[in-house]
Amino acid sequence: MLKVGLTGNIGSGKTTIAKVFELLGVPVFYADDEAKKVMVTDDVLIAGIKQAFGNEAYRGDGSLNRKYISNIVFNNKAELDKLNALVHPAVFRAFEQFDGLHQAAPYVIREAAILFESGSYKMCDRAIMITAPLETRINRVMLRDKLSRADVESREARQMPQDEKVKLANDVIINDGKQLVIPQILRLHELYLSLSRN
Ligand SMILES: CC(C)(COP(=O)(O)OP(=O)(O)OC[C@H]1O[C@@H](n2cnc3c(N)ncnc32)[C@H](O)[C@@H]1O)[C@@H](O)C(=O)NCCC(=O)NCCS
Ligand SMILES: Nc1ncnc2c1ncn2[C@@H]1O[C@H](COP(=O)(O)OP(=O)(O)OP(=O)(O)O)[C@@H](O)[C@H]1O
Repeated sequence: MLKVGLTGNIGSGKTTIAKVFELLGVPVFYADDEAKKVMVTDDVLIAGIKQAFGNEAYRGDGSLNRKYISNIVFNNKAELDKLNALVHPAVFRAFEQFDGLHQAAPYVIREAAILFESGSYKMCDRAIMITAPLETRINRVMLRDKLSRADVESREARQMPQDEKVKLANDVIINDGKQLVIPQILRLHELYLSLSRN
């Protein structure tokens, strides 16, 4: 079974494109969703996050105070590194479990915002990078999340530049709103199916 990482900077269209692969029958692991899940279910992790960032990291009902944490980590690299070090081991474990469940599939996709930054692309056989111009991505996220331009830019600033990731990727999908995306996805799907047969 082939493991394919799928990434792209903020607003590039990772989730949208991952859903199309799902429609083609490909199992997709959403690392960002899994991170949010373990952050509210893993008691050791919850205690570690409270210790590192204060009890305000969680609301009274036990849900994650994303706004509070975002304000800390997206404005300070050391704080983000601290959060990553706490959360990522639990996400890696979940990915291994997911892999185990889908051994019969020709290939699986690991969708992750920070596939390259976290080094987890090394656990994959191939990596897809989704690209779109910065201005397009900023506008998409401002619209989707009702965030300010400055909020989106601070998240982008915490990510490796798009051009550098393109160099590390095996495959690229251009999702600039102009080029057709579905044919690019189908071409890669065929490629991965043929690679998985070899
Ligand atoms: C800080 C948190 C609570 C903010 O949640 P929120 O729902 O507001 O934002 P969301 O998760 O959708 O992230 C917004 C964007 O920020 C970027 N981003 C998220 N995590 C990271 C990170 N660790 N490093 C760099 N950029 C990141 C991504 O482009 C993402 O699309 C959340 O992002 C988080 O818990 N991040 C740490 C865990 C993590 O590393 N997740 C990603 C991969 S496992
Ligand atoms: N080709 C496109 N044309 C128009 N809108 C698009 C296109 N691709 C994605 N979008 C929209 O842009 C927004 C961002 O897409 P999506 O959520 O898939 O990106 P993402 O890379 O997963 O984002 P993030 O890194 O913030 O989690 C969504 O509202 C989505 O509907």
